Amino acid sequence: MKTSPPMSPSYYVGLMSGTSLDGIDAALVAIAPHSPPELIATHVSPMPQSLHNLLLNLCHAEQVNFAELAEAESAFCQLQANAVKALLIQEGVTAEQIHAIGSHGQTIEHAPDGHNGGPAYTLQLDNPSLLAELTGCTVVADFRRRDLAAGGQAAPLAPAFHQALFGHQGGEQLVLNLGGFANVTWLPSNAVAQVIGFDTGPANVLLDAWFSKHHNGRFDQNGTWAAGGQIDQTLLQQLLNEPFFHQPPPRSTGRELFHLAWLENKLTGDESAEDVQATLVELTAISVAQGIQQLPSRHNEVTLIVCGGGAHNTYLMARLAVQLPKAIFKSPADLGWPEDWIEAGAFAWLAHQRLHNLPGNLPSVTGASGLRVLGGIYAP
Ligand SMILES: Nc1ncnc2c1ncn2[C@@H]1O[C@H](COP(=O)(O)OP(=O)(O)OP(=O)(O)O)[C@@H](O)[C@H]1O
Ligand SMILES: CC(=O)N[C@H]1[C@@H]2OC[C@@H](O2)[C@@H](O)[C@@H]1O[C@H](C)C(=O)O
Repeated sequence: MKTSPPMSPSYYVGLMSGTSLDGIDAALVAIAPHSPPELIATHVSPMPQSLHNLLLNLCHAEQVNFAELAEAESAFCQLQANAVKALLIQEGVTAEQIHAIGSHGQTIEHAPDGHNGGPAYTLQLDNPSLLAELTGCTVVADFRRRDLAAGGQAAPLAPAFHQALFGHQGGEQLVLNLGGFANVTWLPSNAVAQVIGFDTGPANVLLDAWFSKHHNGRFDQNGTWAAGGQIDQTLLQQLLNEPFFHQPPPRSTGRELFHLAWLENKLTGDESAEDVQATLVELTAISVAQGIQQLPSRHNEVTLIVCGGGAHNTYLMARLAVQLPKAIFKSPADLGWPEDWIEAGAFAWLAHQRLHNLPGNLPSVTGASGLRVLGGIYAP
């Protein structure tokens, strides 16, 4: 985009750093009345290893060191600001032309049902005040807690965006996100039925953790290592016994439940590392398929729009095809949104919803007691 954008549509930047801790995704999105949001440009600022480690430690910390928390927050915010600046320079856009940045922040802990009888909470590390100062843009942040306050799970939020993006096409649609965790969205074919969406369980979070324990590198490129292993049926059954997989929606999950120690507690020690990786892929494929089978779609004969980094994992996609033999897989790129950009786009759209005092949640998905306007506004 080399020329100044016209007055309408309006332009938003969505910032997402998911549970995989791989980087900050920044998406420039155009939103015009009565048409689906349009992806204009993208930029990724990879997460430096030092920040990755700092955030990962916080996610699993027994006790919080506030100096460490502040260090992580500041470094995270600087990375976000650099991502925004790089995106705007790349596209020849000024900060004044951006209506708002929608910042998800970094999820540190997610306990929508509370802990040991305590209050429900979801914690995203974020500093929208600093981000507004560093970028000169209005920032919208803290999207999840209003839904939680209204009794919802605060996640997944993307289904409302999936509806805004793909709902106009007509017909029943299924969207699958294979991020650190996997979530599905069912968009009904008629306007009377309600959207359904929920987390199905872990995806890349366990694949990445097990891979990086055994290799130098963050993930199993194309699932090649997993493809060389054998599925361990005994271990698979053990993993599938986890009550989360049998919980009815609304449900959401995170690193608090599914992490390396959760897996290691279920190993005998005799398994080969490759077989464990193959079994983790199967766990993802089966838990996604079981989730989809709970939906009111016509016996899996449905088009499945697959997004998130896991869409690039060839072996995982092959196992999904085995578990869902009647599904037709489709890339959101065919609809103008590459698979890696749906979530960042969602937070641009949520910022737009906030500025227009429009709801961002779907109570049929999160279980909140009603529609809510999500997020707080931080002026530049
Ligand atoms: N070529 C590839 N082969 C295998 N896995 C891949 C490939 N490319 C990306 N991935 C996986 O995708 C992950 C990143 O996915 P994504 O960016 O969707 O995660 P995320 O933003 O943390 O998601 P969420 O917030 O939904 O949990 C990587 O950590 C890796 O596991
Ligand atoms: C608490 C939290 O950050 N959850 C993430 C995570 O990553 C995928 C899945 O678990 C989903 O519930 C959510 O992210 C997306 C953006 C969502 O809210 O739809």
